[in-house]
Amino acid sequence: MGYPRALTIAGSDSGGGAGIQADIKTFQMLGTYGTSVVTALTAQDTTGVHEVVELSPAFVMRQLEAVLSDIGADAAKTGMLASSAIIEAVARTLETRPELPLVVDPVMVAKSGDSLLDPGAVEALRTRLLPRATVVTPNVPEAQVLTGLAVRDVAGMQEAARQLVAMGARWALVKGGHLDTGDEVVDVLFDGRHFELLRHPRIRTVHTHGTGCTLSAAITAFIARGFHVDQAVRRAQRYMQSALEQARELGHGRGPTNHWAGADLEAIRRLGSTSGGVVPVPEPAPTPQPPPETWPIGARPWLWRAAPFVQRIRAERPTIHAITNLVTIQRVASAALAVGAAPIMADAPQEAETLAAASRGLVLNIGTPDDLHLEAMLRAAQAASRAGIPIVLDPVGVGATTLRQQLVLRLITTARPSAIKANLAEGMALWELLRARETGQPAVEVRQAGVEPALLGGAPRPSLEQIRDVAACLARRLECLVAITGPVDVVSDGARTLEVHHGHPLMGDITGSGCMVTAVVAAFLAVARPYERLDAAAAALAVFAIAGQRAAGAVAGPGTLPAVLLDELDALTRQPARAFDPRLYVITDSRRTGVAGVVPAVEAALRGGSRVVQLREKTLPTPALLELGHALRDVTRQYGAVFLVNDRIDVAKAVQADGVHLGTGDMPVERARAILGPESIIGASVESAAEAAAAARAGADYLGVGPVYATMSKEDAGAARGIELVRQVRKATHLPIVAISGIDESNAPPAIEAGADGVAVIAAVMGAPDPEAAARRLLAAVERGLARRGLDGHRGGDAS
Ligand SMILES: Cc1ncc(COP(=O)(O)OP(=O)(O)O)c(N)n1
Ligand SMILES: Cc1ncsc1CCOP(=O)(O)O
Ligand SMILES: [Mg+2]
Repeated sequence: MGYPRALTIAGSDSGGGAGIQADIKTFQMLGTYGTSVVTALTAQDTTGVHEVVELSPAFVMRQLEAVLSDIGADAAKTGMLASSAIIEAVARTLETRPELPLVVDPVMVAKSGDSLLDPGAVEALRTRLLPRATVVTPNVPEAQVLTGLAVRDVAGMQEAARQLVAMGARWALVKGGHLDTGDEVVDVLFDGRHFELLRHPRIRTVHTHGTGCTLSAAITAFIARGFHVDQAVRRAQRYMQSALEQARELGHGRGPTNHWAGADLEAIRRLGSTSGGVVPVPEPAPTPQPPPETWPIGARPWLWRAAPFVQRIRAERPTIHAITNLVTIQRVASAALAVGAAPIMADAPQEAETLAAASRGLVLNIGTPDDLHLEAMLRAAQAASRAGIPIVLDPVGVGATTLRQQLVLRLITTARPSAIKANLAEGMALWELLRARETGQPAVEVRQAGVEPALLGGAPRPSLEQIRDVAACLARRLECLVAITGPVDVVSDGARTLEVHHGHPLMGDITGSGCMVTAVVAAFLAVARPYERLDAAAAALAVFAIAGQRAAGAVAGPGTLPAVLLDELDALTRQPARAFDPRLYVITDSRRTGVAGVVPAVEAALRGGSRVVQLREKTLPTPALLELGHALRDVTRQYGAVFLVNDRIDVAKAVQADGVHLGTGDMPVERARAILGPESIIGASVESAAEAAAAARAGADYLGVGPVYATMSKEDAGAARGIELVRQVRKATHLPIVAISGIDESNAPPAIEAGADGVAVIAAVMGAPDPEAAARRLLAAVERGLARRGLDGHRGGDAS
């Protein structure tokens, strides 16, 4: 339950590098649940295929029916199909599932040269499977066999792709690795109308066993996770590139690619330790998401957002290796320490690799460059890259000298940073540097006075929109997060761009605040799963900015600011705000449970995973409401859940609830805020995009969006508006939204896919015979919706 499901129909490779084994490893790595239908068994290793035993077509069919009828699949692929009878069996069974996306990897010959498809079966592949294919992924020899063309160059590949689509495949990806195109490989992707030439560097390795299987499995996994085919292909290619780059010695022949590529190796290691760990999901490339995300209202949403990371930093105390400048080294160490990380400041080249590889995050700050720093940084960066440890690069004063430019260029070409944190002048200088390198033109000078931003000739400061563009373009170009700090901090992964509108001008009057925030970003990235990295970086910037804002408000001047800033960082992260996890929001109804049944039912829902509870009792007298409120406050605290009261600000205050939920007929949000103060959570009901925008302006912290489906639980609920309402509201706001009204486990996923962050329910949990099981099932349904929406933080709303 809750996983995107990917199915492979292929042959077994006893050597584990190709076939079913490669597919399952890839599926697992890329965040999908893998199932398999075996067509043939091969006695195989890295030197070749020694024997093949085909399974009967009837048994292939039996496996396929078993998997599809029980587990189901969100996407499937075919690999070695061995014979026309097996192709026929597979094609016939798949006819009953026309909606299932199918990637056809037309496996014919192994890398060792051994045949994996009966020559007579090519026609069956062409006529029975190609018309059913969502994507067909031949290499050049396979494309030649399928089309009868002699493919000698990219134009030939394009012609082959055209014919494959004419044979019925929806897309064709013709892979150009076999052609001699020098240091670059060109693949052709064709959708029947447009060609895309996908270019990537040729990786010179003998360890290419299973590349076709792995690539097609990766495409299948991304399609299963809901990515559009061309997005899936690009992401799969990145994974494939890393798997080739990181391949290691194995066996005596052509070894396998490294299916762990991109994995959070630290997390895998932790899985074997007594402290447990997390399941790694490799970093997906971002999908274009133009509108910037802004959380303009107060610090609370950011503190909730930061809470999971802060909790992990305090629990795991990640070691951060920092090679930083001589000016601010102590402040950098103190900042990392203040948020709960364990800094190690070491810049001797001789120990750089060992320390970097043993850390959870690496800070590279080029503020005072010399030969020793330079060598240490390069060594540490390469060791961290190899071990998959996040690197945060602070290109201090990169516009100022050629030495700094060369150093940054070497760092970003030899090791891939996870994030770059720059001030505006540094961001712009970096942009110019890359542009100049690519076009061969001299860089426009972006002068920097010392390391402070001072744009050429007193040019006006770029607009926020331009800064966002610089961050997003740099992030795309460098394939890493780019944060540009200033009065508004902007951070982008190239697709999503977030802004932090906190901070204080006094922070500009102390030296090293930028270096400190880089260390804080590294601490957050150290505990973030790869797909959470943008959120983690933004949360780090926000925590730092909020601490700065609070500290600056409390000091007489810049002299004491650093000390108070550390106190604030410590305080903000030592007792982190409770995370507002809106995935399953449960609302009480004593008409369904009886008054005595409310608390047990809520506790069951909490055991089932709910982390927000609302006391909503329209008919109970106030004394009974207070009594229930006290009991619910206690039980929700035990589970670390948020407790809110519907309508009644007085009751919320009296029972020390975390906040209230208000509708249009209730106390206006601004007035409630004035009464409850800045730290209370105030939710607002909205029925349109305009109401959502107004509620956000008024200071709401989250929105209840409905009625989505018909309900029996609220007499005065209007007509159901469907998930289109959620979609519209999602476009209008970045506040967390919960979909409400008539939600159950069957209709929750589409509401989530439309952009809701969670669901608010009465009947589905409080009316269920077993509220704990019901909550668990509903949460799984929400997770399914979130998984389909993509694990990279895509927030839904726009269907593309
Ligand atoms: C999470 C959530 N969303 C919407 C509502 C409805 O609030 P309101 O419109 O004020 O209606 P009543 O619940 O007061 O009848 C809600 N309670 N919770
Ligand atoms: C409180 C509320 N506000 C809009 S619909 C609704 C009731 C939701 O209850 P159910 O989940 O049983 O449909
Ligand atoms: Mg109300």
